[in-house]
Amino acid sequence: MRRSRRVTSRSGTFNPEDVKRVSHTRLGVWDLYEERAQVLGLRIPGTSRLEHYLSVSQSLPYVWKMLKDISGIQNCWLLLLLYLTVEFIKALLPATSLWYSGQLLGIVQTAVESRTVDKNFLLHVSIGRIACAITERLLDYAKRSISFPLQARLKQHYAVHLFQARARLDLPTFEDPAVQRQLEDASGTSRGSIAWTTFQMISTAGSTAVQIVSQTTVLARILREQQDGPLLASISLLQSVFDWLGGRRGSMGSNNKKRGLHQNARLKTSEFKRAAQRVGDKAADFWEIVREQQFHEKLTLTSLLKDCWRELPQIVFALRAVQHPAHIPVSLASLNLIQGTTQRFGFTMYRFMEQFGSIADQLGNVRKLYEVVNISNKIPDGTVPFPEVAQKVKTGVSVEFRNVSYRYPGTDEYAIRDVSFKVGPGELCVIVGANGSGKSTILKLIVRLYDPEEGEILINGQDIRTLKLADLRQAVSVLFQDYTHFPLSIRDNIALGNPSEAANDEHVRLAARLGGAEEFIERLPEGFDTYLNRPVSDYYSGLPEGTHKLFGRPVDYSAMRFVGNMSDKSTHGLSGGQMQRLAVARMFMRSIVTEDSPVGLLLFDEPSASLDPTAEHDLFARLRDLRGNKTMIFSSHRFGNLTRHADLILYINDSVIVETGTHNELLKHGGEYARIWSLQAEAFL
Ligand SMILES: Nc1ncnc2c1ncn2[C@@H]1O[C@H](COP(=O)(O)OP(=O)(O)OP(=O)(O)O)[C@@H](O)[C@H]1O
Repeated sequence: MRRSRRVTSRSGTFNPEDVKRVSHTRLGVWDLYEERAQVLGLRIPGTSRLEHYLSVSQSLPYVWKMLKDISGIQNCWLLLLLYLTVEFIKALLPATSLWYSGQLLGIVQTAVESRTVDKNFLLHVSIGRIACAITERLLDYAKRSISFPLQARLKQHYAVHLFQARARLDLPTFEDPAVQRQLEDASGTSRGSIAWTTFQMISTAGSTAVQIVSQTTVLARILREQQDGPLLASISLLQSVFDWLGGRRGSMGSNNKKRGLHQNARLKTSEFKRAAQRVGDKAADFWEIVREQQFHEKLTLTSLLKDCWRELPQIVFALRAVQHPAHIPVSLASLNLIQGTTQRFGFTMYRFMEQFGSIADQLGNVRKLYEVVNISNKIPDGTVPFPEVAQKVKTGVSVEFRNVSYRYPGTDEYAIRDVSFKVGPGELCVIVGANGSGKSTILKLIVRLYDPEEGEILINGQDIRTLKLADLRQAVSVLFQDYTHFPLSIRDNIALGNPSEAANDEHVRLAARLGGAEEFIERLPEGFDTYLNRPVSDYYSGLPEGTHKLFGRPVDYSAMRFVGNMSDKSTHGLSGGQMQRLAVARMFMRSIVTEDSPVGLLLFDEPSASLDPTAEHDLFARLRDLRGNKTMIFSSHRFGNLTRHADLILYINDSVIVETGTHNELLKHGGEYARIWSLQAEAFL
């Protein structure tokens, strides 16, 4: 039974087809979907701003948690304190230099009016002004020096946080595109981690506040004695505030919208030119079009009024000068100071907006960063410990499928349909069938990467959904087709099968021997210490191939590459078959080499796909020796080597099991298995 897609009002859900909640705009070749703001189920114009503030308030507990977490990181609080102290002192500097500027302009004005200069005061003020500039430079240096280790520690802390969040997800949840987007959002941007960007944003916001308060205070003190000073300063400051509010509106509107994009043009290369002419300017990149749209939105009556406001201080000054020619209510020096200060305000605010975009968005990102650890898994954990008696798994476990059917999420076709079979403890079962018939799916269901839609799977007579997931996976060892090798040494790659035995060289070698990998590993110059895809980059590889001279100088970096363990350009490449043997070795490391291994069931998904016939024969011979010790289930397209020795063969076709039995039984039956067997046998005759 498929669940229908419901339109919900739950926050965080988004259905682009819901016209009540989603508005659609065509932007060039793009479709822009935006969620309409809703309060009490009604569309009230202007409520989106309210929602922004509500979302900020919802994010605040997460921001507080983040700050607490950051201060808990080793030695981080000291760096934090230093950083904030430097930021605070830096924030006071503009006000200090403003004060000195005021004094300097005052000296100039006195010199013009009365032809006298207080030289000592001038010297004092000049030194102060220069000291401010030097201090600012030194504080910048200190701030950057502190920010490097601080940023690195935050990055490391949150890398672990995100790793744990990902690692606890089961496969169907992880594969869910919505979860993928959530994880992507929580990972931050190339400019830095969410935690670091938010911390910077908060400290810059604090610093901006300190700057505004301190500069306004100094300005007020300087202008106190001047009759029109406060009036002109207010007019100029209002200008900055308008600019800032205008900037904030634009930024919030553009950044916080949920967007679903569909690129409409799917073009064949041959038609590209004609189609490009047809779409014309509309074919621009999405952000280009958004920017263009925002640019046009900027020419408004308010923006024109703001420009007029900018001219107001000078006009007011000129009018007042005409009104009181004998004694102008504010000095020219002060007017200059007011305008300089407000310009700086404007710049500070603008930089703040530029750097951090919308505060609501950034705080929302912190929420996402913490919410990823709460994503609920689609495969619920069981409660029953397995096995009840550890000894029981040592000779294998029984596996039974009862009328199991399964469809992958988002598909209508059954991957397996009404599958039933039973494999006894210590038995060897081979599932054979064509590509896409459902073999791997059976193996994936046994380890509960997915749960069946119908039917049940039993291990030692117990429904696997009732068993503790960790226990179930402990008892099963799987070798899937798409195994991964890590950028580590061969030894480490094998030892990953059982990290607690990583230091046991004998076990690693035994696993390699059983996997058929020992011989080729020994032949490698660095043997078990050979690195697979060593994570190094060649600093000199930017030179075109065959470059021997550069600017008249001979170029040979081979010595450097040798030192960096890069004797040639590529790292040690292993063949597909050798990679597969390593994967088998890792599986044996986990399940076979230790006597008290808790693994009772081995699952192999095409373990010999890349092996040559001799290697395949040897591997299967070794596996047959294990018969009776572990239950083994294989998936394979090949008939022969293994099927002849199987206790049970399942021949699966088009998601349904069509024949079951031993090799001899199926040959006698003379069905599809017998037909394909004779086809493959003929090919080798
Ligand atoms: N993650 C997935 N999402 C959607 N459909 C899938 C997924 N994995 C497999 N399928 C589909 O399920 C069916 C069974 O796939 P399965 O991998 O079990 O086949 P198989 O017999 O193991 O094939 P092969 O021999 O090529 O490995 C196929 O039709 C396949 O396209």
